[in-house]
Amino acid sequence: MAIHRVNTDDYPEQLQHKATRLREAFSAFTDLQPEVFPSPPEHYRLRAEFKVWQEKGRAHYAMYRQGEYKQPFIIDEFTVGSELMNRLMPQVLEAVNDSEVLRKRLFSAEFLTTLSGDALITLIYHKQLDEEWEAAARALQQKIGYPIIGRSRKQKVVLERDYVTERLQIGDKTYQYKQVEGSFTQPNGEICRAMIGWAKDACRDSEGDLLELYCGNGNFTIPLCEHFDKVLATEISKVSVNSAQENIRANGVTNLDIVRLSSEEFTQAIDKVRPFRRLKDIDLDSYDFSTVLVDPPRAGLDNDTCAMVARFPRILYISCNPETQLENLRELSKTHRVERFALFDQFPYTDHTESGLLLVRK
Ligand SMILES: C[S@@+](CC[C@H](N)C(=O)[O-])C[C@H]1O[C@@H](n2cnc3c(N)ncnc32)[C@H](O)[C@@H]1O
Repeated sequence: MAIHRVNTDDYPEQLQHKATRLREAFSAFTDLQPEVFPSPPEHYRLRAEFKVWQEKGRAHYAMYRQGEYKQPFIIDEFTVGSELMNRLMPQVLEAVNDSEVLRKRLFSAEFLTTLSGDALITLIYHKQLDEEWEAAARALQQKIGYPIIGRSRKQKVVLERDYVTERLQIGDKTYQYKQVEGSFTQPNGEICRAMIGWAKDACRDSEGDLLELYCGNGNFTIPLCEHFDKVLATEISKVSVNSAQENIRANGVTNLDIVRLSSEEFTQAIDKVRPFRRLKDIDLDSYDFSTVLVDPPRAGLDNDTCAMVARFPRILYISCNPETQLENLRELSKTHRVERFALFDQFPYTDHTESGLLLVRK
């Protein structure tokens, strides 16, 4: 048995190393020191996925150590997970071990929590889920006070709801988000708040309109709307676009349109390579874009999107992979200079870094 515990004493030093590495990596393009946003040293992860290890008729949470994928190690506590997650983990495990139908063939458990105190638990099985499972899962749901989802091959059983509601305070405002199970959400809640705050600050004196690619559920989009006349945001995932539409309504935003388009498709649309029915209600020529915000997946911007983005006066580029951001910066630096540079410690105690750049046309 083990506790997945991090050594918080090392945190400031680890973060300092990360900042030095990031500054050195970007030194060909900027002399700026990154603005560093530290994570809380513990209880910072809002979502986590555990393997369920079954031994002698009992289930345990387990994880793999980086690079060791044969034998997972069993954990009793996960101190990087949110406090709510840590409160729910033993309650769920106890209920699973008390119920043969909940325990049998369970192989994974996912926890999604929010800073504002909502949670959802997904139990994933190697068996079809029947009425008996459903009754047991309902009893568990009742006991812990949070919704349960059951999943197995080609099956998703939603007993109450498949989303959580997050409320993020940024400055003097609170924004509300629907976050659907399985879709992208920022893993570190406090870092998410820091990133939104930084992006708002970078846009505070903006004029004209904003384009956002890879907008997810509107995480950045909704708080940024007040800094622009009009906002157009695009995203590839249908689930995220649907959440974003609901988040527009929930936050009373009136100057934002969200369209389901990949960045590649949007690039074709703005260059009038081909028309898109999904843009039939949008007049792209009516926008006066001053700024583009991109927060792409680890692969960064494809070449065409990078070239399209280079046409904007201001580029706000958030990245979970500084290597691909740097590759894109090689191109973007031909037309833009780095005005602001930030490190958001989304993933403490790992080699992963989240970085932010504000690029301004030379
Ligand atoms: C790092 S997440 C950022 C989401 C959002 N900015 C947020 O803070 O929650 C990247 C997003 O890009 C979307 N995505 C992935 N590939 C894409 C593509 N080719 N075009 C547009 N969106 C894409 C994903 O669905 C995901 O929502």
